[in-house]
Amino acid sequence: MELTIHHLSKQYRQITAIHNVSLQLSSGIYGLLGPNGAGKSTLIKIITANLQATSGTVSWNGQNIAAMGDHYRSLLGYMPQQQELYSDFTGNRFLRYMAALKGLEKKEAEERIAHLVEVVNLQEVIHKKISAYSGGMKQRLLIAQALLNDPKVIILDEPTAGLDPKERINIRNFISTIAANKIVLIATHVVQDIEYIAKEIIVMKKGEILLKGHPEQLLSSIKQKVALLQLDDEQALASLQQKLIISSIIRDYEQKLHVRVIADDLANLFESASFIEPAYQYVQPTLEDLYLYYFH
Ligand SMILES: Nc1ncnc2c1ncn2[C@@H]1O[C@H](COP(=O)(O)OP(=O)(O)OP(=O)(O)O)[C@@H](O)[C@H]1O
Repeated sequence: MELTIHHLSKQYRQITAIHNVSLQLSSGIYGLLGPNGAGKSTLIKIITANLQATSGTVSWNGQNIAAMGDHYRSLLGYMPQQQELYSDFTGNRFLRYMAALKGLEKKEAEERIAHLVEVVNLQEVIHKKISAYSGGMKQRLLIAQALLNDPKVIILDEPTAGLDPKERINIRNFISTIAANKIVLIATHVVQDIEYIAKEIIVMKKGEILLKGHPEQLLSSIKQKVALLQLDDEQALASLQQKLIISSIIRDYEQKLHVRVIADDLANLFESASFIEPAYQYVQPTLEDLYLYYFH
């Protein structure tokens, strides 16, 4: 099972949204990270055959998807970004409608819907109108529609947009449970969505792939760049603010500041600074640190 993206580019008049992107995806969860405008949605629209590339190809097990037509669509489950839902429909009616669009037979659709409603834990509200759903329920319903055809490739664009932290964790855990023997690609700018579940993280910047690898592999690239400083007052903090990336600030009960910072060469920075070197220790970087390092 392999989805291969080969030298893909997309030009919108003057804007190069994707530039020469190549990727090989096999079964497992991939996190596609990048700030707004990095090209994630454009890449996803091309992979899901909703947009034509200017150049390059996408292949499924060696076959160009452009030549596969409906067969490729039948392998695909796609949850687009911030989709408007039919708020007057019940969840059940929405799923039946989507199943019909996907060409499922009535009986097959009913069985599949009954199964998925349980999987996404919407049993209690499935006969209620979507307008009464919480944000998390709506997202789970959208994920359920993406799974109706039991797809091999699941593409989720910002699956946790607008959710509170608890719902976010639920969705993340849920995605993890459905990923066996499937290719799952999750586009997000929320690092925590993919931090613990992705086998590989792809970081995009300005239409290109900036980094790609297993989370631990990526984190090793910023080892010895993340530290916890202890500062006595705000003034010391202000003098540092220009010189390094501040990831978090915590004030302890003695009013001391514990500041998590990211910098290329901390020791050298303090040596050349005009202030007294604060106490600090290097700490294990997180994906959020990595993201800040590249996109602060
Ligand atoms: N239909 C379009 N016409 C012209 N330019 C577009 C179009 N769609 C996207 N772009 C541009 O292409 C670039 C990549 O956009 P894209 O939506 O793929 O980024 P993204 O990483 O998905 O961002 P977001 O997280 O905001 O969705 C941006 O500069 C965007 O303005």
